[in-house]
Amino acid sequence: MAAVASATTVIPYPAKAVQELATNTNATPEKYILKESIGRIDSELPYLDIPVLDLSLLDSSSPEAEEELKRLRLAFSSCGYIQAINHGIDLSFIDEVHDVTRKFFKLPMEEKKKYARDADDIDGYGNDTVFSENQTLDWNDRLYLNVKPENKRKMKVWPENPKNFRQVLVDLTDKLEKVNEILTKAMAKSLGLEEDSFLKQYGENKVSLTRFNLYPPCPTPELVLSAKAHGDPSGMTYLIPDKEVEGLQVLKDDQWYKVPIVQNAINVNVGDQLEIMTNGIFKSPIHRGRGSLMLSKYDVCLFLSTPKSNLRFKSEMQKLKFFSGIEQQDAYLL
Ligand SMILES: O=C(O)CCC(=O)C(=O)O
Ligand SMILES: [Fe+2]
Repeated sequence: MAAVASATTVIPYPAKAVQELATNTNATPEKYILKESIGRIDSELPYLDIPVLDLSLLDSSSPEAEEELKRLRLAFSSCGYIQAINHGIDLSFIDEVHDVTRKFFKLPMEEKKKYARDADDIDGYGNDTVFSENQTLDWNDRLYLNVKPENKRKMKVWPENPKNFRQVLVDLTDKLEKVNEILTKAMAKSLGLEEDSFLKQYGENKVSLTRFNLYPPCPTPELVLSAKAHGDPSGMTYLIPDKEVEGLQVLKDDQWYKVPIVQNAINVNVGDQLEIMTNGIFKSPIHRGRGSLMLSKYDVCLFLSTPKSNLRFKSEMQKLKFFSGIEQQDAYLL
């Protein structure tokens, strides 16, 4: 989640990486256990039938393109998600993204901590951003890196190990920006708007933030969230999912669903900014993560946003109206 701290006091983030907790204990520390009001996190949920969209069809004028645009509009105005295939990114490059992510998190702890984020900052290696003393923490370690605008890059927290890490990050950003261009143009066309209606909102100073995630195995996955329920504050969010380990869940019509892994697909969801720009026609879905008992999950999220501050939900309550039965401290507003 791209955190924008609303708290005025900075509470230091947990001293230990979740990775360390996962190897050193059999029990989950209290801070990570969900409040009773949330209940148990079911793994036996139904799968959400997320449309698989062929992006190579979208920018032609064929009858298939028309059909695909209709499916795109339907998907983003109902569940807010698509699984994008034929997105133009080589699968060997996606493998490289997975490879650098795993290699980074497998570095010795002392080396990873060289890239630790400052307590009042989001860029760098760390874990949950703590907004309040009694917040339930996410079972997750992450590396957040601002890539655009370039003057926001904090090079001291950009890993140099593995050697190709930085290059892969810059290339991933370029490639997903191209996917974003195709998609946001198609989204505008699907609503009968000029195709650059949304794209031009991103402008010269578009914001690109990447989050590399490790979700270590969790002793009590039914009592812990690896990502709190939240909507993304981005324009659009692109997730390169783990190839095997599931965990992402989406709220639709007050029911939680599992997001299936579709091989070679990039998981795309609408963020709050696009929901606002479309007056709510496209939906920024509420989603959360469930941990796995035995397996580590690795994935990479890229948030593409406009710097326009008016395109943000203004208060927690505005966003929380979308939640049902979720206490404020266990929901995450960004
Ligand atoms: O890593 C995931 O599966 C989801 C993470 C997420 O939703 C986020 O970072 O906003
Ligand atoms: Fe998210």
